[in-house]
Amino acid sequence: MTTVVEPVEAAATAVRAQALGKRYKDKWALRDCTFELPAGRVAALVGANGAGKTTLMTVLAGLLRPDEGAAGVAGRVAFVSQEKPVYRHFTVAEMLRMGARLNTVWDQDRAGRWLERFEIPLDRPCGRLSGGQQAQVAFAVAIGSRPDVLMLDEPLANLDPLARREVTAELLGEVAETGMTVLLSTHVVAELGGVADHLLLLAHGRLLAGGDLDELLARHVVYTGPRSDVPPALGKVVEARHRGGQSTFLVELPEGRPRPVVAGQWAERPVTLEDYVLAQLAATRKGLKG
Ligand SMILES: Nc1ncnc2c1ncn2[C@@H]1O[C@H](COP(=O)(O)OP(=O)(O)OP(=O)(O)O)[C@@H](O)[C@H]1O
Repeated sequence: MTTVVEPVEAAATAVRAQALGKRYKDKWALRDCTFELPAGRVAALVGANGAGKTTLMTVLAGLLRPDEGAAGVAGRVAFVSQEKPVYRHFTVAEMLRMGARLNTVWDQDRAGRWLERFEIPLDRPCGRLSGGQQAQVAFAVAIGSRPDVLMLDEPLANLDPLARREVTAELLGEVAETGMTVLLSTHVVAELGGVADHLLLLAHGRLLAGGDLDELLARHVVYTGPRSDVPPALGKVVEARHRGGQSTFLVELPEGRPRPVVAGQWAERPVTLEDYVLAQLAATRKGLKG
């Protein structure tokens, strides 16, 4: 079995994983992970703590060798790890100079604009910046390298709510302008609505769901109605909650059948990304899956 990270040939596919597996000693952190991420997408990589998100990104970035399967990325990759690596004694300007030296392609204006946008002082040593500001420096260096695929591990973790919104908006702007593909891992799912258009959901090292987000959400529905053991229409129950006299079901609708119409005391509503991810995580935690 091939265990190399190699360039993807098809231009329409930015990232490809084929039966990818990685273990630490005898424990598999990632197993049988197969997916294709089309170019120009913003993909959210979600999963519980320890699900394998960092491992997957590190393997895709070519920094860790897989033990099984193969991974490929089209073009140049920039990876910003969870630690947001910056040199404490370097000023922000020196970090940019280092970016210019280390990268074969470098766009100083692009990196500079990002820092200006977030009001990061260029003359300040990185060690005297806040955690969120250090993250912005790491993003600026990654953006300056003009990657085809930008991978960000927990990019929103250190940021205040406004900065989160601004970072996601700026990332979308970069995607629109450059056509790059973004893969970002996060626990802040609520703030990905309108940002991510693709989902990769990991549980216990395995890919539980993946694909176009709109298609995925359209295949699911939330029903609320009188207390019941079963939902009002056919489908796979992803999550069932019962409170007082009321039941709520998140259901995956059967493929190839017309969408059911529910009546009487039952109401239905569309599934949001947060509904979907929380229901899947709850199901895996209860040991129903994975
Ligand atoms: N260097 C390592 N040595 C041994 N086990 C490791 C190592 N790194 C990760 N693991 C294990 O591999 C599994 C996946 O870890 P990983 O860091 O990829 O998860 P994650 O989804 O990124 O988690 P989090 O959301 O907490 O950051 C976990 O069980 C973890 O304990």
